[in-house]
Amino acid sequence: MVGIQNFQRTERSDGLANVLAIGTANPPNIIEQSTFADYYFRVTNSEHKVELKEKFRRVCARTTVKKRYTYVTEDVLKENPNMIPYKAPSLDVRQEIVISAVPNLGKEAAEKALDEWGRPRSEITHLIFCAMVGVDMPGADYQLLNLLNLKPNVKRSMFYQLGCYAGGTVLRLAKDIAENNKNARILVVCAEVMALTFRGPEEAHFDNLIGQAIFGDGAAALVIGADPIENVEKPVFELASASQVVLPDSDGAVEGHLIESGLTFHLLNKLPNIVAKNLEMSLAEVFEPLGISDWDELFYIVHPGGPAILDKAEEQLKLKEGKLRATRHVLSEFGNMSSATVLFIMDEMRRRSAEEKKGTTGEGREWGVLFGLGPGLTMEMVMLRSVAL
Ligand SMILES: CC(=O)CC(=O)SCCNC(=O)CCNC(=O)[C@H](O)C(C)(C)COP(=O)(O)OP(=O)(O)OC[C@H]1O[C@@H](n2cnc3c(N)ncnc32)[C@H](O)[C@@H]1OP(=O)(O)O
Repeated sequence: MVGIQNFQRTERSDGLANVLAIGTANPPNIIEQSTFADYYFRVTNSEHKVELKEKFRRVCARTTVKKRYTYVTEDVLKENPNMIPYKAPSLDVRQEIVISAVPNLGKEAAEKALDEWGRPRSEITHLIFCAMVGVDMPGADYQLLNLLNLKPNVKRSMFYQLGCYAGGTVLRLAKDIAENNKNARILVVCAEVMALTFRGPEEAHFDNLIGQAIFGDGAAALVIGADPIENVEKPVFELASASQVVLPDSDGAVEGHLIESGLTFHLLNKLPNIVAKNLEMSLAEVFEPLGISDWDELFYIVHPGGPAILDKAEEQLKLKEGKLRATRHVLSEFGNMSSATVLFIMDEMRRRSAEEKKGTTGEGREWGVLFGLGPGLTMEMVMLRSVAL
């Protein structure tokens, strides 16, 4: 008889986890930022709020966002007028949209990542799915398993409502799984749909308007695994280390509450300062042992909560202009897509690095860092090592 002491131990990988492929997707409807203030105040029947609209127009222009993507079109609002007031019971209709949109958008991104990876999808052993909205049973992870025709014994983990830091969380968890389960291949999907947070303007809640001006829909998927098979799998970045921390004195800086009228969010305007103040200490802890203390030597993927966060981060770290180019590009082309955003930036960075023949997937640098930032304030920090091109 097999004694409990004889259970086979799981073999660990030899090397560290790598990102092996990346795919992204967005819904087809585009929000043009230059006309969004007019559009938003018209479709929410709020044109009489003239001063608020002018302030909103100014903020929209300062977001540096050019366009974003959304499931919430004017037709959707006409069919579901309760999504318009700042607070009206509307959870049922919002849920109906996102319960289908989240796994389907995730599927589109995952198909692209699986195609790039190139191995049969029957070799996916784990699935990590992360979404701010769409809580349901069985969850979006289960729906995706069926949509992609993955094996029923894929080991799934579903994370709802973590918020914007979760692009880092999924990397940290995938790294742990890949390195502790030899030959594991993890499909990671972050799918973010803002249909639970769209709502009309109210003077007393300007933080809501900041969100309306910045957030967009998007999904990103990665395949992650250790010990890549030579000539079959092509690593993009190595995940060298990963950590999570709650930033000091940040209580209440970002919150989200799921109520009858959907997911409301709350931002304090000191948020950019809190983030910037804490970046350097975290970088020093990880990179000084490697002999790196000039922060320009790294490449950066920073969750772009808003441009103020990026400006303050650049200032605090004394970064040369252009170090946050990939981050700013994604913010401008897609807005803040919560957890998916840092994965879009990863894709943009490796793509642009190859196009411009930079020598490595990290803009010619060897070491880099990815920051996920969100409710808590929680900061996920992932140390990345680029791959030679
Ligand atoms: C990072 C995370 O934790 C997770 C997330 O992604 S959540 C989203 C986080 N994003 C943010 O918090 C946005 C950060 N802010 C920004 O990038 C910039 O402030 C902005 C683009 C929104 C506006 O740029 P700006 O016009 O140059 O900024 P600023 O002059 O400071 O603010 C404009 C107005 O908005 C108000 N405002 C800014 N942040 C606010 C907030 N959180 N709540 C309420 N009002 C706010 C300001 O008080 C100011 O109002 P007045 O004109 O009446 O003085």
